[in-house]
Amino acid sequence: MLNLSKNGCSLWVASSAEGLLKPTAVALGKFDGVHLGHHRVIQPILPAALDRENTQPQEQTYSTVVTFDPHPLEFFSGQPRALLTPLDEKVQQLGSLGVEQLVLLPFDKELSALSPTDFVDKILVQQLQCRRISVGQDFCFGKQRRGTAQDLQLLAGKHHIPVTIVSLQTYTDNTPSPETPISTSLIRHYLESGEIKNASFLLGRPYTLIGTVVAGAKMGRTIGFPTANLQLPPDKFVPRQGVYAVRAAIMGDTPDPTTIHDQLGVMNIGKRPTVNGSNLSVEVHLFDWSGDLYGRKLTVQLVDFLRPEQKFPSLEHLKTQIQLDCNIAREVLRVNADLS
Ligand SMILES: Cc1cc2nc3c(=O)[nH]c(=O)nc-3n(C[C@H](O)[C@H](O)[C@H](O)COP(=O)(O)O)c2cc1C
Ligand SMILES: Nc1ncnc2c1ncn2[C@@H]1O[C@H](COP(=O)(O)OP(=O)(O)O)[C@@H](O)[C@H]1O
Repeated sequence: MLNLSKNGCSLWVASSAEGLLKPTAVALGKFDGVHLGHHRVIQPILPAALDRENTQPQEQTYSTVVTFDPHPLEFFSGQPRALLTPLDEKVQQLGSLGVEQLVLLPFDKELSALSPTDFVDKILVQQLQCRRISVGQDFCFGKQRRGTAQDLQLLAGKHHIPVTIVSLQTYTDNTPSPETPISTSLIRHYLESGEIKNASFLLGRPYTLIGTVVAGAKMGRTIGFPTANLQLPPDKFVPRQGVYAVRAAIMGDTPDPTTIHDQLGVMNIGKRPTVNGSNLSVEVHLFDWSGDLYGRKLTVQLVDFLRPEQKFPSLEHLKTQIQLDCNIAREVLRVNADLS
């Protein structure tokens, strides 16, 4: 059981039946990315929505997101799955929406074998004392994903628990294609192909990398572009390799508790072929900034993709290109700030 407090919002994170805040109003799903479609599923369980709906004074419920850990696809494939929002980031995003509790159901053989009826009776009714449920239209649950959102409505109805089924939120891009449902996989696709603005639009915020600054080869400073090398959570989904225009915040830490917001910069994600690098690195050069960032936490928002990484014939050529990248990034960031 963890009680995490992030960004001034406190969110209770429970991974066992003890100590749950009950009774609950529950949104069920995987919620990787906490994107705009997810917001719509979560909205009906928030206190403000419940207050609006009830004319009579009601028993207080805790707005609770119930999800699975590990991700079911990871459990069934045995392969680690990269996530748009690893746990810390998910907690932060859910907290900022007003969710009070996150319950991580351990997704194991036992849970995956529960019938839809047992899932409702044992988990939602007995353990969570659920009073209201919200799910997306495509929600499936129970053994072999046999239970649908409509089954959930029937089964929960037997316990007089109302279920809101939220239709999939769609969006229209600039192509003549029909409306596309917003989904985690669509956002992953956009991030993989460097279509950062589309990804941000569907997330309702910029895609963000949060990491601790670690030492690199200490070569950046020798070419006039020191770069803070970020160590990301191992399960963080890394977007297309290449150069980006970014906004960053240097998170406060002891002994320096101040958070420095809105630093502009450029980021490179790649293997640095020019210097015969081998491992993937994520490194940020901040404009008009100097100081020591080792050990500090950086939050980096991707604003736009600029170009793929290249192997240059010399460090001098690389230096010239990075200067050009900085000029382009400044312009991209300026236009972007004007638009927002
Ligand atoms: C904006 C930017 C663009 C970069 N582009 C490339 C590139 O195209 N090819 C490459 O080999 N390295 C590229 N790099 C990475 C540099 O090789 C790296 O920053 C340099 O080797 C310093 O590494 P260090 O932080 O480990 O000292 C880029 C870095 C930045 C900040
Ligand atoms: N403008 C800046 N942007 C990024 N890092 C900076 C900047 N100015 C100073 N630094 C510091 O320099 C370090 C990067 O210098 P660099 O020579 O690239 O070393 P390393 O290879 O260890 O990353 C950063 O981790 C940070 O502590």
